[in-house]
Amino acid sequence: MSNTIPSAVLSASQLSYQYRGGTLLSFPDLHLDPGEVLLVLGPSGCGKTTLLHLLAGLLPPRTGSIALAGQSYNYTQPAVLDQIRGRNLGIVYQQPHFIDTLTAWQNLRLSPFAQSKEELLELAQQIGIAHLLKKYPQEMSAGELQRLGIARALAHRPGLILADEPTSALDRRHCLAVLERLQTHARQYNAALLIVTHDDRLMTAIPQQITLDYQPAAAQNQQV
Ligand SMILES: Nc1ncnc2c1ncn2[C@@H]1O[C@H](COP(=O)(O)OP(=O)(O)OP(=O)(O)O)[C@@H](O)[C@H]1O
Repeated sequence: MSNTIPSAVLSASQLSYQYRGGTLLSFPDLHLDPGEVLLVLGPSGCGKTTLLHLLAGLLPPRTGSIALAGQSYNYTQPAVLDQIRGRNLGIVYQQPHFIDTLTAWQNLRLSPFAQSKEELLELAQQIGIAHLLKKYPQEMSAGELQRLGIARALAHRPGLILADEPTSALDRRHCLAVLERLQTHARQYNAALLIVTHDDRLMTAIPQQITLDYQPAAAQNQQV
């Protein structure tokens, strides 16, 4: 086994995906180094969430390859892929899902790789959910659930965070707090951060950005 430390947290090349009945979505190559923060922009329907799901290993690409922390995704070995993702990846979903029968705190502690209780409490404090930890998900507002989803994504100190519209339900104060926490995480743990967003507040704060092209054939192929 090699002891070489991979320089890139994430690299993806020649990625494409096609939904049933849709057109082929093609994506630019990506290479994220430790500590790098990248915004992915583009009009609605251009494929931002699809790209994020490909990078997260949730969808198998039609073409191309992805490596996370130096390990290539192998879709024929889902257990190995789960292991790579479980250790290295934190995902902030556009629509967060939690286990309804568990409290916010129990949801936060679910990952087998989660930090200590004290560290998780500090994280909850920084993200502004410390006072909500005894609540169940159905008792929380959309913005509170979004913050819980961000805390959960950071709970195991991932080397890569993929965040889909992480601030869409947040007011200015919480948006800034979450942004600060995500950027601090990237600095502190040398983690790469990729954010898909429409949020002007993030566009102003994060200079490194790519914009996906809208691929209108996707719309033309639709039959009503
Ligand atoms: N499950 C699906 N089945 C078929 N087509 C899909 C599916 N999910 C998305 N699409 C289509 O694929 C294209 C890309 O969708 P995607 O959700 O990645 O776009 P997006 O850029 O994230 O959009 P938004 O900014 O509105 O969230 C769109 O044309 C969409 O209609």
